[in-house]
This record gives sequence, structure tokens and C-alpha cells, in this order.
Amino acid sequence: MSKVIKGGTIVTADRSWKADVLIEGEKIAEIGENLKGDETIDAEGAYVIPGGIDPHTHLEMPFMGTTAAETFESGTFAAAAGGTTMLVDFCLPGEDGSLLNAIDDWDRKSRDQICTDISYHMAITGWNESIFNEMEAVVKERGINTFKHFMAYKGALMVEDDEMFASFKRCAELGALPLVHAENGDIVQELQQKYLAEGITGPEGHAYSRPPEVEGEAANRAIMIADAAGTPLYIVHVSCEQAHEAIRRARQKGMRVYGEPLIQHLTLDETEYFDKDWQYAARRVMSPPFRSKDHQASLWAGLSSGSLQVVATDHAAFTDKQKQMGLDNFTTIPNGTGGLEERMAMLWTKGVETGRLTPEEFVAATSSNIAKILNIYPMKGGINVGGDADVVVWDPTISREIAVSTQKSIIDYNVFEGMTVTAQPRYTLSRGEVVWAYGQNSQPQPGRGKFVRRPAFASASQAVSKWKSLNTPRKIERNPLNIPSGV
Ligand SMILES: NC(=O)NCCC(=O)O
Ligand SMILES: [Zn+2]
Ligand SMILES: [Zn+2]
Repeated sequence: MSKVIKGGTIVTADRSWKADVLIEGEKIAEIGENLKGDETIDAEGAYVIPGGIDPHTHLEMPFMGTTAAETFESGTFAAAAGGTTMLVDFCLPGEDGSLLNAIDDWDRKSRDQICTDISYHMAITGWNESIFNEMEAVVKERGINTFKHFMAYKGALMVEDDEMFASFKRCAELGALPLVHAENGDIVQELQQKYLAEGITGPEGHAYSRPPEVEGEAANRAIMIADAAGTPLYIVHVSCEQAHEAIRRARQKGMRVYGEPLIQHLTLDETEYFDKDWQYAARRVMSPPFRSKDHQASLWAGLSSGSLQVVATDHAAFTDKQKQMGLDNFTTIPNGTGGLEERMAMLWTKGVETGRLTPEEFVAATSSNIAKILNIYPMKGGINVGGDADVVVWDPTISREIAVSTQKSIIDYNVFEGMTVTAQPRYTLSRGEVVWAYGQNSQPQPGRGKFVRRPAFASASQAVSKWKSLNTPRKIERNPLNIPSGV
């Protein structure tokens, strides 16, 4: 059974052109004019873009004494409704510390629920010989080529510099890519105590205790450690000029450092934390916190100039009730906000519709760049013959107001509530199957999604390894006659 997506304008990261897309089974079979298939999908007046890839989600994540409420089923369906056909979730080791057991655990949770494709990043939350050994199996047997390091959440997920250095070196050996949450966890903890002692217990204390400098310092530190370890580096949820500046500077020096701003940081600002309504402000508590408009401008400039490459969501959705765990103390409000369903529409509306981004840059930031970084391009992240038919018919004429009453996420609010977006998917296809059709009462199809294995040694990691081995410090051989005999 073939399908042809007809009459649209294909937009990829490097060009746009009018053509039909023929899909046979799960793959794109042909791109061209006047193609015919058993079924026709109407793309007249719309763009045909690669399905979005959100590389940063936390579905059903145990965190801060509770578990993120968004399930793999509701999360992947919300993603599909918003044009995202693959997400990469963070797999956290449990109490036994085993990486492989954690993956089994994540598989158990996700397998029968996922409506679209997923993959995992593996978190390194401590360091010992068994983690060193397991990392090899994570990469070679489980198909995970990324390891995440938290420089914050002291006493919970945070790792120290020596642990990070050891893990980064292991990543370099295995051809895997280290990721970091860059915030100085020691300073955050001190600042939290300071503001609590001053009687600032509400959500505004969350923003005060995590200033941009704390993020900038950690970003610089992680970049230095990655350079010393001889590996590229990916910095998640870049929220401020200080961290962006560190990335820009590193890239100018030829280092391979990637930066990922979130749609929330691009479109929501710090005034949200000063709202008089506690619940409103608590819903927006996430790390790093929202920043001022100047920082937002820096992030947008990074996307258009290429110093930042990927827009993600860090979707970690907690209900109002869960947020109330921190009623008397902002440090116990579960950190996280949603955005999986809104990422693409918000980025289009605030980016493409305002002229900050071209449609091609939009595609690069929502799918192609991350597919290359994760080493799954051209299977994902493009409109390519032979590639997976993860395709979205993106309609720039359907405008809608974001509302909790119509969202697919199962939490009880939406941080973008009331905002109007001016585009959204007419159809979302995941490996050739329609998983979302606008106005047609689409339902979740749990269990149809697949786990995507990602091979190690992406070309950037090979290049850094080659460069480092050619430029490594070497012993200078000297004629003993030229060495003083000493006294
Ligand atoms: N970002 C956030 O506040 N929550 C999820 C965990 C993390 O990514 O730091
Ligand atoms: Zn984080
Ligand atoms: Zn996160």
C-alpha cells in the first residue's frame, strides 16, 4: 500500500521546492512531480517537512520525590499532534546504579505505550568501575550514543568535575557524545539557602538562586573538560547569553560544541515567576529558569547565526498537585515544564512568522541538525529517498489558541495557555502511517512506535579524535649529550 503526499512545497534544511513524495511502507520511495500512489494525502497550500525530533524529554521520570505525570503514551501522542515524530528521553539509573537495568526499566515503561519512535540518552549520575564497563554495552549493544551529565541537583543527580572528566574520556573512546546540564550546583545550593533564610520561599526564589552567571560558569567548565577529554560536547537547555557566549567562543576556536535552547526560554520570560498567583508561577519553575528578554534575543540570534543548533522542550510535566510539594519552599517544587505539543507551532509563529528564522532554518532546528548530531541522518531528519517516512504536512494557515482543554498532554495546565499559533500539522506521518490528522479525531496508537538505535562514532566525534591524536603533546627525544649531567 503506497501513499503520495501531493501538491505541497517540500522544505528541508537546505532548500524548498514543489514536489510530491511517494511513500512505500515505512520509507520514502520517490520525490518528484506528478507521482501516483494507492492513497493521496493532500498537501496543497502546505509545506512538507521532516517530522520533528525533540531530543530532550523526561516522560514518567522519577524526580524530586515524585514522578513526571506525562506518560510515554500521552507524551508521544501530544508530540505527534504537534508534528514531532521522534523524541529522545533521558534514562536515569535507579538505586542499584546500573545503566543496563535502567534501560530495561525504561523499555518496560515505554514499549507498549509509544505512539511514535523514541530513543534514550543515558544519564551518568556517579562514577565507578561498573559504570565505566557498562558504558560500552550501552553504546554497542543498546544503541545509545549519548551520555548526560548533570552539573546541578547536588546530592541527587549531580556529578563532580573528576567524574565528568572520566566519563567524557570514556565517551571519547566509545565514540559517544557527552551532554551536560550546565549549572554550578554548589553555588545554586548556597543561593537557595540564602534566599530561604531571607524569607523568600516562593517561586521567585527559584529564579534568583539560578542566575545566568551560574549557567555560564558551568558551560565554560564543561567545554574545557570536553576539550581536555578530546570529545565534542552538547549543552542542553541553553537559556542565557553567558552560556551562549561560552559556546560561541568555543566554536570560534574550532571546538565542536553544540547548544540547545528550549522553546520555553525563547518565548517566556522571568516575569512569569513574579506573578502574584503562586500556582501560576510554580507551574513555570524549571531549571535553568526563564530569563530576561535580552537573553531571549541572544538565543534567537544564536539560532539564525548557527552558534546554537537545536530547539528542544525538556518536557518534564508535573501536575498542579505535584507542584504544590513546594508550597512553603521553592526548592521542593518539582522542576520542569511541558512543550512537546507546542514546540514546532511556537517556533514557527515566533520564529518564521517574525522573520527571525527562514523555513529552512526552522527545519534545521527542529529535526535535521539533531538527526546529524545523533548520527541518525539521513534515516531521520530529512525528506530523503530511502529514509523513514516521518513526514509532516505543515499548514501555515491553521491558526489556533493554545488551551489546556484541547491539548493532548495529560497535565492540568499549559505554560503557553492563551497564546495563538499560526501553523500546525495537517497530517503527521510516522514511518509512513498517519498518526495525526487535523480535525479528524485522531487517537493514540500505543505500541506502534519503535526504539531507534543510534550508532557511535558520528563524523564530528571521529574528527575530534583525529585532531586530538595528531596534536597530542609528545615527548621530545633529546641527545643525551645535550642534557646537562646535573650536580
Ligand atoms: N529542566 C527541568 O527543570 N527539569 C527536568 C530535569 C532537567 O533537565 O534538569
Ligand atoms: Zn537539566
Ligand atoms: Zn531535562
